[in-house]
Amino acid sequence: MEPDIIISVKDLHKRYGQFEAVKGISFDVYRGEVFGLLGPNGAGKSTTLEIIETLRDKTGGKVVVDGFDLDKDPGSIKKIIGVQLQASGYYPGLNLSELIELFAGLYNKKVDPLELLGRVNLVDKRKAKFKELSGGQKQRFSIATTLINDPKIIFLDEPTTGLDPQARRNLWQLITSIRDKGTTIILTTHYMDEAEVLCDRVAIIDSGKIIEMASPDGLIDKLVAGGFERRKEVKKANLEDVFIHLTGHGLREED
Ligand SMILES: Nc1ncnc2c1ncn2[C@@H]1O[C@H](COP(=O)(O)OP(=O)(O)OP(=O)(O)O)[C@@H](O)[C@H]1O
Repeated sequence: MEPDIIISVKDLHKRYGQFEAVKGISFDVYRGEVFGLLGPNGAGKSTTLEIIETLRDKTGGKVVVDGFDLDKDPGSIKKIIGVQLQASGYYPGLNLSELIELFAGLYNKKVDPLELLGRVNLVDKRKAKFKELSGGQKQRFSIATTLINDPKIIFLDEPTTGLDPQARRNLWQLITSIRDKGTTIILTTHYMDEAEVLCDRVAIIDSGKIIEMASPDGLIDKLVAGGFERRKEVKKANLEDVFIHLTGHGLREED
């Protein structure tokens, strides 16, 4: 069966002055999957996301999102995607419920703030201000704001950077549950364990070019088939397992 393509990117180029940050990349994202863009600092991941999100102009190439051509109909793309707002967009005087009502008004949508906060486990914090939240809570709230317009696709740029292991695992569950409800997710991450757990497929970008694209399992199998072997014998647990075993799975911020 042909995959159902929701995002198609063909020969995408982006120049900042003389510098070419994205050098002709092409990839498809399938409806209902978690697709990861992986790559070192400066590889061009955020630039690529921001172009698809209609937030940044491209220099060349073609982008089609759910049938809408970015060049002809960016307005229709905006309506079906969920994008994380910059923290500066969170008016300091408003609490979480009020912020959601405000954003819903901007989208012209009727949203129940408590239901939405419930989805990201933040009902207890509904009267708190954004700045009073822990890092993990801030990320969960930011993901909640991407869901306000009931989008077909959400974009997450490094959703778990700076979080402790419990908060990261909690966000993995949240992202998986959003995918399981049928939303397509495209994310960037520097954490390979995260990509392995969360992503159905990944593209590895380096210096503005895609150098590999497949499922995490497929990429690992290909490396092993090429004769690669880890030098050290793999233990049955790692230090993160020790940490979680000692400190528990619960979210510390809820203590
Ligand atoms: N507004 C800009 N003006 C000039 N150069 C830029 C601009 N934004 C990004 N760049 C450059 O383009 C390249 C790609 O940046 P981008 O932020 O897309 O990378 P990234 O893969 O998301 O990196 P990171 O993992 O560090 O977030 C970098 O060399 C960066 O310095």
